[in-house]
Amino acid sequence: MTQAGTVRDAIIAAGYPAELKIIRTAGDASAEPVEKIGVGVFTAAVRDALAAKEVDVAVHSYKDLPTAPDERFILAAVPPREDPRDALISRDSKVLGELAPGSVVGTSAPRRVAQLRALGLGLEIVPLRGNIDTRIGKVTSGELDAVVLARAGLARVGRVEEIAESLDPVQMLPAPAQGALAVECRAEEPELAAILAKQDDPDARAMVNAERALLAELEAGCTAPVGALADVVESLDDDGVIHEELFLRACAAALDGSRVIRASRTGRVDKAVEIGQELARELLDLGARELMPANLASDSGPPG
Ligand SMILES: NCc1[nH]cc(CCC(=O)O)c1CC(=O)O
Repeated sequence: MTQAGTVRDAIIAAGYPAELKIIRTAGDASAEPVEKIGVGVFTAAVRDALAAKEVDVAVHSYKDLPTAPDERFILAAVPPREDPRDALISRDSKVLGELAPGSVVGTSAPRRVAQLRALGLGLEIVPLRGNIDTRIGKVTSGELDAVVLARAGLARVGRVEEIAESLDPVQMLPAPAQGALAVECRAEEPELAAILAKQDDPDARAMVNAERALLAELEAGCTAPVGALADVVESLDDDGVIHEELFLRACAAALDGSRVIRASRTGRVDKAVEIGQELARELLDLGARELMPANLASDSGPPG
């Protein structure tokens, strides 16, 4: 609701009327693991409402969108991205390295589970779903020693001061497109798309394009143990001229944390998709396919 509100506010600021319409999704209604509910748990109902003209604009957390393109819609804007890192919220604000072996940490994303286990801290990882209040509440109540969740969600609702540690991507690579929004409208409404395009951040779009191209090339979905993070950085070329470059890091992990395959690649910002695809092939060459359980690696077909 908060993130859709920021898009509504920007439309109003651009001189057009706008109001929020809340669409309840399968992901909101169920506490089951996301990989059990199926593809598009947080986005399908919103897209259906857009296609049915119940709404004119859809705002998604970009990482929740299936990688397959949907011809019914235009991705009109990727607004400036929030900090994409994962965050630790813990009792007594302990940082990850201060958690004693056996500490109980809640998180459901296989990507987070795998990377936490790979740290070898002896943490006990337990499944956790629900909105921010539900998840943080389990730390406050003492049921869990800590939870790991996206920093972006906390930033949007003004709760970053509760974070004990924003996890370094060296330890915990975020999900592809974490912290980014996707603003869609119907394909047959290019005038509306042009208005929404004022909210687009080309760097954020390039980062997300690279990360999502990697995910698609791995044929993995948002529930696969895959992390990816792109950044647009300044670099000096041989003639001493500063130019922008896209730097993409990624990992594929075994769910039990026994292995994490990491690789990175740098290239031109306008080659974001190619960089993502190439890095995916490198991960596959390094053995990524074997690491990913078949039922988690698929973005199509029935959830398993
Ligand atoms: N899977 C649900 C989901 N989708 C987007 C976010 C966080 C906000 C974002 O990435 O923009 C979350 C919750 C979480 O991962 O803690």
